[in-house]
Amino acid sequence: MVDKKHEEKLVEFEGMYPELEKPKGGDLEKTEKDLDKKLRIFDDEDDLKKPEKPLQQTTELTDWNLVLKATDFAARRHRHQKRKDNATPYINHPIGVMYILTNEAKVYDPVTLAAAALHDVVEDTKTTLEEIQKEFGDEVLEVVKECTDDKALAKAERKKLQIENYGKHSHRAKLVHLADKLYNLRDLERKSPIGWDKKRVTEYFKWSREVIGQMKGTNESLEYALDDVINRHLA
Ligand SMILES: Nc1nc2c(ncn2[C@@H]2O[C@H](COP(=O)(O)OP(=O)(O)O)[C@@H](OP(=O)(O)OP(=O)(O)O)[C@H]2O)c(=O)[nH]1
Repeated sequence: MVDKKHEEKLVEFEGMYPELEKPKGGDLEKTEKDLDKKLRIFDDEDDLKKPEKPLQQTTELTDWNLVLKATDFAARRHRHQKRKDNATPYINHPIGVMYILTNEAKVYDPVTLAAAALHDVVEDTKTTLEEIQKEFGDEVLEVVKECTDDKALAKAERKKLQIENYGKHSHRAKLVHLADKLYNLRDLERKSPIGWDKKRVTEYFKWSREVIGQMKGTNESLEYALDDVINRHLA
C-alpha cells in the first residue's frame, strides 16, 4: 500500500529521471537504489577516464548544444577545484565569464561562449588541446589556445607575455580575455584570495590595466566596465 506522500515522491523521481524504470508496486526503495546507481555514474574517481562521445564534425552541433556541452565539460574537469578563496567552486568563474559576455557585452557567438566555458581547462586541469579539438572543433580550439598560458613558465614571464601578446590575439580571444579580467577584478573587490595582501591586489589591478590597454576597441561595454572597476580601485 503506497501512502500519499510516498506516491508524491515517486512522481517527483519520475519527473527528474524519466529514464529510470517505473518502480513496480510503488517500490520507493528500489527507485532510490536506481537513482543512486545513476548518480554514481557522475561520481567516478577520475572523470578524465570518462569516455566522451567524439563529434563527427563541428556542424553536427547546434549552437546551444556546443555551448552547453562546453559548460558541462568544464564543470566536470574543474569539479574538484575551488577558487583561491578556498570556498567558491572553480566553475563559478567560467560560468561568470560567460554571463558577462552574454548579459553585459551582448556577445552571443557560440564559439566565443564555448571557449569562455573552456578557457581554463587546459591551463588548470589535465585536459589537452587535442581533446578540445576532438570534442569542440578547430574554431573553439583556436580561442582556447589563445587563452592558455604556459604554466611551465615562471609567473613573471607569463604575466609579461599577456601584455605583449593579447593585443595580437583574435577578436574572440580578446572578448574572453576582457570578460575574464573583469570577473577577476570584481572578484578581488569582493574578497581577496587567501594570502593576498593589499599590495598584491593593487599589483594585479595595475597589471590588468596594462593587459587590457592592449585590447582597446574590442567591446565598448566590457571596456567601460573594466575602466569603472579599475578606477574605483586605483584612483
Ligand atoms: N581574483 C581572484 N582570482 C582567482 C581566484 N581564484 C583563482 N583565481 C585566479 O588566479 C589568477 C590570478 O592569480 P595570480 O597569482 O596572479 O596568477 P596565477 O594563478 O596564474 O599564477 C587568475 O587566473 P587567470 O585567469 O589564469 O589569470 P590571469 O590571466 O588574470 O593571470 C584568476 O582566475 C579568486 O578567488 N579571486
